[in-house]
Formats: sequence, structure tokens, C-alpha cells
Amino acid sequence: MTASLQLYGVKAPGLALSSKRLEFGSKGSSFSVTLPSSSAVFRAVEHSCRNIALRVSCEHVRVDLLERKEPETCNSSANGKELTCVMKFGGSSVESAERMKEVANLILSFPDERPVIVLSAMGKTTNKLLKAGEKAVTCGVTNVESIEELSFIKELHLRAAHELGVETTVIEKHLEGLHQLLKGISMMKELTLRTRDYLVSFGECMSTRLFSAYLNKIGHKARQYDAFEIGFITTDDFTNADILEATYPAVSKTLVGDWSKENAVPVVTGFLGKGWRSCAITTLGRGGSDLTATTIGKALGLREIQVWKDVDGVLTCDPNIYPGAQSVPYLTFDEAAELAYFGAQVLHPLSMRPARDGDIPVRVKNSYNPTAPGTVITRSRDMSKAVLTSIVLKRNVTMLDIASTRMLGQYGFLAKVFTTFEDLGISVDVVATSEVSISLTLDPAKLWGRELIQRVNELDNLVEELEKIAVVKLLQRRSIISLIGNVQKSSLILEKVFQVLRSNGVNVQMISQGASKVNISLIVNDEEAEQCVRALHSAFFETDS
Ligand SMILES: Nc1ncnc2c1ncn2[C@@H]1O[C@H](COP(=O)(O)OP(=O)(O)O)[C@@H](O)[C@H]1O
Ligand SMILES: N[C@@H](CC(=O)OP(=O)(O)O)C(=O)O
Repeated sequence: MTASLQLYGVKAPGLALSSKRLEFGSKGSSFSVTLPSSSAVFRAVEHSCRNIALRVSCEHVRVDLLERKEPETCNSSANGKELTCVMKFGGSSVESAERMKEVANLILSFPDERPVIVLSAMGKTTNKLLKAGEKAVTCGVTNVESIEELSFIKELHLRAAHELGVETTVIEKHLEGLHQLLKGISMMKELTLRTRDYLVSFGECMSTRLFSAYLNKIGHKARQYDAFEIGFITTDDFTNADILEATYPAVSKTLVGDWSKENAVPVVTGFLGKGWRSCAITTLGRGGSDLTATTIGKALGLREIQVWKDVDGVLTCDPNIYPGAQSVPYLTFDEAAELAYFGAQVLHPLSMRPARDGDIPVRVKNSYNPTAPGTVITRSRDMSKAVLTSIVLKRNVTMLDIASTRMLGQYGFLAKVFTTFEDLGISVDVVATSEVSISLTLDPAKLWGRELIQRVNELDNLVEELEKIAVVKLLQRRSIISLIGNVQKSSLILEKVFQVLRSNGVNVQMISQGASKVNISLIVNDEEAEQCVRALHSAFFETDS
């Protein structure tokens, strides 16, 4: 049999290839390929070859050869009907068998859609897995059995299998694997980031297997996929990996290829990928299934990406801060990205990128209230009447006031400050500058993700370094309140903001109107922040003016 193979690969950014020519050979066939030297990602060369698939790694480049038996078609199927959209369901949407049944009904209630389904782990499984891992580090091998979270996860998934009426065998291997892994962690007495990612992957691997088995049971043909097996290729930044370009053709090839042979609904694990260098399972950061969904949307050029949550779309503020938050009907990709980046849990911070690149609308819907219109996110929208869209709060932020001691000129000062951040690998969030001083906040997600001791050392080093050229004030426990909206109307927004803050006796410690044109950020003390958000919400969204 002759199979047509497509070759693609990923070159590590910034690395020169030691060899421009790679040679492959296996089972009676061999061929070589010249690698483009400049591009970070290449996708090249079609070969006829007797082998079906082989994987080659060399020092600076990884190359996957994927089976392809037919010339690449666009998204079409045996019966000529293409996949139409992605439907992603978060943990809250699939927290029990009952919810999975409702989600299945929901999917079937759109007979004109031929969706790719992306699922997160059931309910709070990811948190429980992490907790179980932490306990395993200290509890001793003989006590792993009695880790409460392990029993909870086992019971949750086995009960779900029973209630869905599917064979428990679909998840038994994973439950056993999880148990073994926890024993391993407990023997090693350590939980590395790499192991954490492997550990949490069990959640999505099991939820998708259960759901796919259920769809098949009710007569709706489905096929389960582990994202890390179908070409989700990522950086090796365990717990916070980024999707690499090579993912798009690979994912498209597998999903479209399989669909064209048999119209089985693809059910894909959210959140997971495979490190391009390590080949180990990676995760895309908490809430990463949104990014899985938008990546598939772009890879397949689908009409729409739907993310189904437990709220009526993106809301005017976090409903946990103010339950009266209202749903926002329209957003641009830029607004949604800014909102997610500045802390709105509802969307993964990087999830808008593939949707924006592919210009694919994202619809945020409520699986508990499917008739609610939700939020539609597109490239542009009518901003003529838009003032403020949403208020976002990011807590526990560290702020630095850095005032030049005038040992350096203005240019030298700014350059030195930012070089210091670069050298120490610390990300900055919000910045406001004057000629001789800078106020800025440090990205808490990056900083607080690190071990406490490392964090404290890093801050000490940072201050020490900056004190060579400046007087530095380190201010902890601050909050960023981000006002997402039409910055063209900033005077109007700020007028109202300062009225509200003044009447609430709140002092703003820093203010920044970013280049994004959709965000004004205010820094206040942590303890005043929630009250501020509520007052601002009431002024902007609950009065007529
Ligand atoms: N501005 C906001 N709009 C909507 N939800 C928000 C907002 N800010 C915070 N949230 C929280 O985000 C949750 C939904 O996100 P998430 O838990 O990641 O959903 P899922 O797990 O279903 O993907 C909501 O239940 C809500 O509590
Ligand atoms: N299960 C992962 C990934 C995810 O996206 O979850 P959710 O869709 O429930 O936010 C997490 O908890 O982070």
C-alpha cells in the first residue's frame, strides 16, 4: 500500500538548525528533506512512501510524519456535509451524568450543526486531582489508597458511567493509571510541573471517554480523541504551555480526515497538548479548554466557536462580586482578550487569538439556560453607542513605584528599568510613566505561580537591581480594576469613575489607558476593590444616564 505522507515540524524559536537536511528511512524506504532555515514552523514536502507513520526527533527540530491516504481536501465528509462548529462544554456543564445527558440533548437539539465537541474535566475534577497529587507527596505509599480526593474522583466517574449506562471499562484503565501515578508521586515524594500536567490530564481523558460512549449508546455515532495524540503540539512550559503553529494542519488532518471516512462526532479533550521537545503531556493553563476550542475552530476553518458555560455569556462584571451582573450581547475579540487577560475567569486569556486570526465568531452560551442569547464575539462591532462594556477585577497584584535618582538620562532610565525586568524574567502588566518615574504592576499569574521562596527572592533581587538607579517603593496587595469599553469615550468614562470613587472615598494609586483602546486600568487597595467594582457597576449599568 502506498500512503501519501505530509511532513511538518517545529523549529525551536531562536535556534539555528545544526543540519539543514534531514534523512529518514524505515522499512525499505528512505527520503530526505531540506528544511527551511528561517521559519519557526515549517510544513513541507509530500512524499509517497510505504510507511504509514514514523516519528523522527533530532536535536533542534521535531518532525512528525502523519499518515495521509488522500489528497488534502477542505473540510468535507463522505456524505458531503462538513463539520460546522465547535461546541466546548466546561467542567460545570458536565459535572454529572445528568448534566452530560442534558449536554447530549442540547447538541442533538441543533440538527443542522455537525459539531466538534470539546470537553473539560467533570466539575471540579482538576482541582481534586491537584489536591490528590499534593497529598501523595507527603502521605506515604501505603496511604495513597485513602486519599479522599482519589476516592471522590473514582466514585464520581464510576457513578457517572453507571448512570449513563455505559461500560465502566471505558475509564477503568485511567482510574488504575491514576492510582499508580499517585503511588509513584508518593514514592518520589515530589510533584514536578511535568507530573502535574500528566496528573490533571486524567480528568479530560475520562470525561471525553464517558461522553463519547454515551453518545454512541444513544445511537449518535461519536469518536473520542486525546488532544495530545492528534497534533496539539505545544511549548514545553508545563502547566502553562502555548500552542505551536504546527498544531493547525495536524489537527485538521486528523479530524477532517476521520470525519470524511465516517461521520462520527469528534469528542476532544480540552486543556491538553503534547510538548514538542519532551513529547510529554502539557496543559494550556487553567481554563485552557477554551483555547482548545478556538484552536480547533481555526484549524478546521469552522463557521462558529461556541463555548458553553454556567452563566448567560460574558457579564458586565464577575457575578461572584455582584450577582446582578448583566450579560453583554456583543464584544470584539480585542475587548474579550483584554477582559480575559485582566482576570475575567470566563475566558482563557489566550483563547481569542486563534479566533481572531481565523476571523471565526465566538459565542459564549449558558448550558443551564440555552435559550439565553449569550455573548457573540467578533472582529468588530458598532461602537457608536458603546461606553463601558464590562468591569474586571484582578486581585493581589504587586505594584512598584520607581523614581529615577537621575543617575541616568531619561532614555537610559526607562531602558534600564525594562532590561531589569527582562533579565529577571518578570512580566509587567500595567505601566504608567512620567519623565523620571514609572509605576507598574507585576503580572500576578506569572509571579504567584512560582514557589513562595522563589517569589520572595525574585522580588528582592528585582528591588535590589532597580535601587542602583532609582528609589523603589514596593506596594503589595493592590488590585487592578479594568474598565473594558470604548476608550474613544474616555473623558465620559473617567468623569463618572472619579465621581464614584470620590463619593466612596477611594484613592486611585495609578491609572493607565492602554494602547489597546479598549481598556482603562485603575489600581486601588485590595480591600477597597470589590466595593469599588460594585459602585462602578451600579453607576454605569444600573442608572439611565
Ligand atoms: N465577567 C464575567 N462574565 C461571566 N462570568 C464570569 C465573569 N467573571 C468571572 N466569571 C466567572 O466565570 C465562570 C465561568 O467560567 P469557567 O468556570 O471557566 O467556565 P467553564 O468551566 O464552564 O468553562 C462563571 O461561573 C463566573 O463565576
Ligand atoms: N479542567 C481544566 C480545563 C478547563 O478549561 O476547565 P473549565 O472549562 O472547566 O474552566 C481546568 O479546570 O482548568
